[in-house]
Amino acid sequence: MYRVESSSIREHERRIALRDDNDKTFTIRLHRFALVGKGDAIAIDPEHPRNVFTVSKENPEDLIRVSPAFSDENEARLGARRYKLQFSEILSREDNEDLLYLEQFHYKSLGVDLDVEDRKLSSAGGRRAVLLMHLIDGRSRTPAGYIELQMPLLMVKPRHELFSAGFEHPERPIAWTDWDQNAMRKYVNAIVRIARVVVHPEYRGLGVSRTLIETAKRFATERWQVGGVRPLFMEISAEMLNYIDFVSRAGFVLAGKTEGNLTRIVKDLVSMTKGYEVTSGIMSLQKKYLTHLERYCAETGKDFAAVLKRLEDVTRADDPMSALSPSEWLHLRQVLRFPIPYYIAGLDEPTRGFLKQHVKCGTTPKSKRFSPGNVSISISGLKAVSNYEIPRTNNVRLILNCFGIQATHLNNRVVGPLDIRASSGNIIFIAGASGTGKSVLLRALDPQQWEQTGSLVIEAKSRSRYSASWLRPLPEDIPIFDLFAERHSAAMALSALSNVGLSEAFAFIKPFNLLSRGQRYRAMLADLLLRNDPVWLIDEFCADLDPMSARIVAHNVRKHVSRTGRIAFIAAANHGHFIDALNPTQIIRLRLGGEATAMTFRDYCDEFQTIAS
Ligand SMILES: Nc1ncnc2c1ncn2[C@@H]1O[C@H](COP(=O)(O)OP(=O)(O)OP(=O)(O)O)[C@@H](O)[C@H]1O
Repeated sequence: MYRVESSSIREHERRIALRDDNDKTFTIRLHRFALVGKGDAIAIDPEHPRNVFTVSKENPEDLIRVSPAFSDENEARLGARRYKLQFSEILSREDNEDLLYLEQFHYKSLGVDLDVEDRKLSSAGGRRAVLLMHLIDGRSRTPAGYIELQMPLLMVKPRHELFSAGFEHPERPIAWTDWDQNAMRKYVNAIVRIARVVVHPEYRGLGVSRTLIETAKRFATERWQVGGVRPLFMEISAEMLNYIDFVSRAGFVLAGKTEGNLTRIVKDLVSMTKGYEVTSGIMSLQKKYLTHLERYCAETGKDFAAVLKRLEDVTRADDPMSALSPSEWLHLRQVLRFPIPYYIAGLDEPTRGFLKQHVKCGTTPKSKRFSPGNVSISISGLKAVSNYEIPRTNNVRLILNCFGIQATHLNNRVVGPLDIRASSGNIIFIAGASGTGKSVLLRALDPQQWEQTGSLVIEAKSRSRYSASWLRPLPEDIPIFDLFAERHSAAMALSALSNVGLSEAFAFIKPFNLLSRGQRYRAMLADLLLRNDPVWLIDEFCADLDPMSARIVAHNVRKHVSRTGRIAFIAAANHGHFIDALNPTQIIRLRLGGEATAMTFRDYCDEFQTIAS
């Protein structure tokens, strides 16, 4: 057995200096985030020195593997396609670069991103573990996300309240009757915290954050240790969990909200200015807040006492966030910490049982969901005829003469006659080459167009009444998140935007006219998801999107239509890359001249493959 004397990181490697029983020292190299700290007992397999373990403090027979590093595989499914997901610790220079690349997609709101001071202060060595996720698509291997584990903070209110119930592990020497300072210091290492969950924006909406969290749970159970103690609980708290619950499907339960600092920030700042000891919280963090406020006063010429008074009023308001003016928010948000949801999971049976018995909250209350009830459509003999008077310009006459056309009117059938029946939760996909009448059929399905006269005449023998809606442009100058959150709620806005694969914070805060075409399309789709219309008419489906985004959007639209019981008529000329993810109930295939064939998706696939082969 060896003791760890010291460790240092160089790029993707960690060098560990070990001392043996005869006081001899030597160095081994491990991967960058190898969970080894000063003072740890280490065992190395003499026959296979690559096998490195730390030794459990509770049971010397229990060896906790460090090397070879952790790796795992899983898959993500989109329609008929499966993508392999590979998880690993940081093993190479490329992995390190992938991590740096992915770090740019982390927003503070996605995880509790502690300040550097916090990291240093969160007990011995601030241990971290990072699991990278790569997505394999054919021959390409792309960095798709990562999850970071850290040591927990000592004091977290909801955990404190929960653990006050007392706990006794049936097999391990971990038990407390009261979660007091003593128990806290002794057993805090039995908790591991998810500090970040980062998914590349292109792969959001694919449901991979759950897979990341489940993998992290396996990793923590097999490999995490601090001071030779394996964890029993895993926790996460994040602002985003207020709006999107991405953890309960991975076995986490909501145990309450963190305290934030609203109730004590002013008191602490006053104490600091008077040179008193601050009673709670992390000292250097308070110093940072004080420096920040002093700078704010210097820059704006405001009086410090007046700013403190204003801060006091704000923190006492019913909704402190809205009480701040935009400029105050810009400066003071760095000083104020709002309560955020705290979720916890058990890593073995006894701890899961404990949480089942003692957790009161459970999950985030579900936000209001759209539910149109039952809707059905029945149309027989639907027909669209183009009726167009031919102008007699010289050039048109040239064409008429060349092609021997005698008519004065173009009176041709574009689509139909066609019978259409559809009920709640179904997608009817309209396929066909360019110019075969896909858009015209969608128009013919819109009851608002039935009465209109013009160059397109829509007729039917009989049709049921319903109301239908289209994608429509959004106001040009309002950040799209503002628009959706004001009309609905922040939670619903975030959920709709992530359903359409638009999960980039920078896109949320831009107005419609600054978005790319594909982003605009997805924003309009999110708008449709949020509106209350029972029947959708969607043209040029995902035409501006890359194949992967189109598949994610198709997959989520399918889920949404089934869940909310809408009917969606969706048209696209190019659909080979997403049609299986959309999984339509029926396909109407159009041919030039008005011919329309309705078939099941399965029959269409068979025919499609025959054509393709
Ligand atoms: N308002 C209209 N009046 C008369 N004819 C029309 C009208 N709108 C479309 N058409 C005609 O109907 C035919 C089908 O057009 P439509 O736009 O439905 O094709 P599409 O299948 O959606 O093609 P694409 O994939 O290229 O978008 C075309 O010949 C077009 O000129």
